[in-house]
Amino acid sequence: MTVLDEAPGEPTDARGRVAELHEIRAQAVAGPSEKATRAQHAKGKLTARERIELLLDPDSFREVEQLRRHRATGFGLEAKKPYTDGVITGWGTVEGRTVFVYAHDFRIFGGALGEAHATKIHKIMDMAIAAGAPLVSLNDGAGARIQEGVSALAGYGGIFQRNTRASGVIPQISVMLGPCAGGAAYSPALTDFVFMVRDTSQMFITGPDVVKAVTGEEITQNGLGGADVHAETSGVCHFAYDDEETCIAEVRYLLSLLPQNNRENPPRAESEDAVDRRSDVLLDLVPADGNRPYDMTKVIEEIVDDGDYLEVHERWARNIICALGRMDGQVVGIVANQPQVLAGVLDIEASEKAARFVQMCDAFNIPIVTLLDVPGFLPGVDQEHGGIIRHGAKLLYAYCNATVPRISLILRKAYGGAYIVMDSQSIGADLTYAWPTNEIAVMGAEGAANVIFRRQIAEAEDPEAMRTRMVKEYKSELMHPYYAAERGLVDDVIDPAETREVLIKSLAMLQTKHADLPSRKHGNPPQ
Ligand SMILES: CC(=O)SCCNC(=O)CCNC(=O)[C@H](O)C(C)(C)COP(=O)(O)OP(=O)(O)OC[C@H]1O[C@@H](n2cnc3c(N)ncnc32)[C@H](O)[C@@H]1OP(=O)(O)O
Repeated sequence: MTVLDEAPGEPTDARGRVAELHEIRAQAVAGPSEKATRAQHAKGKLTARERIELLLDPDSFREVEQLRRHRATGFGLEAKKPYTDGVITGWGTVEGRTVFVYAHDFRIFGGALGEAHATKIHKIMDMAIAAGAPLVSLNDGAGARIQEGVSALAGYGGIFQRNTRASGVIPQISVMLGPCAGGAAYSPALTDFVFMVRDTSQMFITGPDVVKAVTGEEITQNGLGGADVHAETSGVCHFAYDDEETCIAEVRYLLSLLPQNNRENPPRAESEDAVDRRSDVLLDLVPADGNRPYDMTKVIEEIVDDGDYLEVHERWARNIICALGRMDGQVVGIVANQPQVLAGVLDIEASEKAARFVQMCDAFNIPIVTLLDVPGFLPGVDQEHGGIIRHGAKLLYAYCNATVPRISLILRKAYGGAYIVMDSQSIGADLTYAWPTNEIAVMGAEGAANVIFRRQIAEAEDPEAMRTRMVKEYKSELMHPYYAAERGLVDDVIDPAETREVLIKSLAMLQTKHADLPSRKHGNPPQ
């Protein structure tokens, strides 16, 4: 037995009992051993308590079930019953607002989840849901505690069920700070945002050893499920940072942009950035020639307050941008095509990324501003066989279902299905605007002329001259900026320099928007 596992003594009076309480608490807070703490630090990782301290406002943490211990037997567990059972749970504040937290203590059973450990997490999740406050998990655990068998597995089931029940009710943020296998990877996948730290955190269903045994593939832990893999390739994580301090600071920033729950609006901030600040620079940033690339993040920077925004999934599906920022202090979600990556086309991953973001904004009362410059969906066998139809439908479904204020702005081109999907008026955008450089059409002029004037071009004495003439004709007939405005399909054609002011005034008008969906258990979105 270690000192941690000794039964309480028999103090003779109340003072003695209080002293004993402080002693027990001190043991619980200290954790298993100095050696274990040094080992954690040597891996470039903080302890669970150090992480909680970074996350919450100073002195705001209130711990729950600090003195919990497991009651499992077998495999020597009777002799090893540390306080906390390897997870620290409680609540505190971030910028004065309540946040619930649980943090695995890797020093105890590698942070692995047993029955007592799991029920502590269940309790704190229930409290977060009841209080209507965000839940942040600081994950550094080896998955199900092997010695506790099915009890550990059932513990995960209880977490997954609560993750799902809490989805769209309170913001759930998972911060991955160590090797997280099996169940420890699935719970984060059910939450709204996943943060990772390079080199020290990994997520996988089965580790490299199992992969090698089953498929013969050899790969390192980081190669299989490190931060870069999940930030760039799989899309499992939304944010990746070099160190825990920066990562946890960014969690605080994200929380400042989210409401406490689905019945509240995100917190408004005071903004010194003038509503009517003109953006003449936008005319230079966006080339009139629809085929020339530019960086859409510069446009976002120009129109949001103080150029400040948080990109979600920054390095995955980079042909679309999803970002949270503020306009006149009000939080907005921005979805924008990125013409400098794959010309800003919509493909499978871009559709999935934007669909989840639109859903998140809608769940948490965040108005959506969509900036379009999209040549269409990406054609190709890979895309078709990969199910672009159902993945693209996810984005369509998410927009069609969203009842938050929705404003779209067409900067340059918006062709075909991609135009409809990217929050066109016909699928329920509250306001749609276009710059005078816009081209809205079923497809680009060259492609269109080749289809509808095929015969004339083929039969002409000079087919190339005929093609050029027909392209020009199509452009002047259909692809001028006012074609959509004349039909009421955009609400206004605006001077790009006035974009910020127009968007902010529209958002202000829509602040009191209320829309109900038909009564139903839930929809059946494409998967
Ligand atoms: C539904 C599910 O969750 S299924 C998934 C079940 N979990 C797993 O298969 C993961 C098994 N564990 C591992 O692969 C590795 O321990 C890793 C990758 C998580 C961490 O590796 P390392 O950083 O090298 O740490 P290490 O293996 O030394 O583990 C640290 C301690 O945690 C213990 N531990 C690790 N995983 C578990 C576990 N799942 N259950 C109980 N104890 C565990 C180790 O025995 C070790 O204990 P000790 O300090 O008393 O020796």
